[in-house]
Amino acid sequence: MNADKFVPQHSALFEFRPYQRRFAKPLITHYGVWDTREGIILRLVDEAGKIGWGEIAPISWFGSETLEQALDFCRQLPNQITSEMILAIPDCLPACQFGFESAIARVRSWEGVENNFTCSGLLSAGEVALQQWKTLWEKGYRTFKWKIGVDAIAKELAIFDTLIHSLPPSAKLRLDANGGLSYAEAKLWLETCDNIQGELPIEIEFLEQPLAVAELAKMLELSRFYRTAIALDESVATLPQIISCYQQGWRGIFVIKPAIVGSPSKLHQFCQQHEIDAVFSSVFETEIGKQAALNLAVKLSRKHRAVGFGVDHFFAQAEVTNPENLWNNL
Ligand SMILES: O=C(O)CCC(=O)c1ccccc1C(=O)O
Ligand SMILES: [Mg+2]
Repeated sequence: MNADKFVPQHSALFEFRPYQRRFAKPLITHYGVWDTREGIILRLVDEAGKIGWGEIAPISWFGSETLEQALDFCRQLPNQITSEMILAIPDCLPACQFGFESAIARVRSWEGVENNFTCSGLLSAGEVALQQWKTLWEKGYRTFKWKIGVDAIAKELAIFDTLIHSLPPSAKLRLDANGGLSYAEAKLWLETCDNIQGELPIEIEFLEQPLAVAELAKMLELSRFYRTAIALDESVATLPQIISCYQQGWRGIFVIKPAIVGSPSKLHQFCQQHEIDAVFSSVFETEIGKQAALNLAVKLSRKHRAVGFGVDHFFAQAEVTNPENLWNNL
């Protein structure tokens, strides 16, 4: 006899609503300009009337499904869904896996995480960063991430020089190229960072995704040559990619964007088997996705690195933090 048959399944009524949130300052990266965050809020209600909130916040240019694919998936689901259906969501829909799995896991409780994480504040590409860090510093940020790989390298190196000489000594700086550097440019950045480490008190924590996803071998090579650490981001956007890079020998930093990584329980499993150096990072999700992402970070982060959730200043309106209100506004 199959005992599983007698284990009651979680089942819940399911509704979804798409949302759009405009950035006050568009995010400019190597890929171009991003000005509106679009996603889907999920609302599950179990037999006891308890609500579980979830969010699907894809970034297709990062390797997740598109918003349209996520919407199609939601539309074809029945309005009564089970945990079995959720665990069967295919790997080609990683943002859906995350949204549904975290929603059903939280049917029983909506608890905000006690947020005692140190947070990294995101700086826009270009000269704007030279003013922007000051406002963030006043808000308490001490770690910053600056977008590079957008302008000509000579111009960015000149701004970088001004930036590192104006940041207070206790600041930490991350650089994020979004895969936009050539091999020669990546070497120049790493050499420049290595040289600073002895000369200036400020710490260059890492260079994030210097090269394109296809260039893992080159990034492995660079990580052995320079003192400045390298973090993979686009290369490890989803769990199968994390596993593949790990198997190919990556032992540097892994940037994990929970909202697009896929199944939280499978990520949890992987992280228990392998002690990876992880940095948790936002995808400009709403408070619902953010809580689910930070819940995961609380369990999996080794706490020595700031989480990359200091992005609120990119939005025009203050975030609606109560899920019920957020839902009712859609
Ligand atoms: O990680 C952070 O500190 C902020 C988040 C961030 O940079 C980001 C946000 C959305 C999409 C891509 C990226 C990125 O890391 O490239
Ligand atoms: Mg990045």
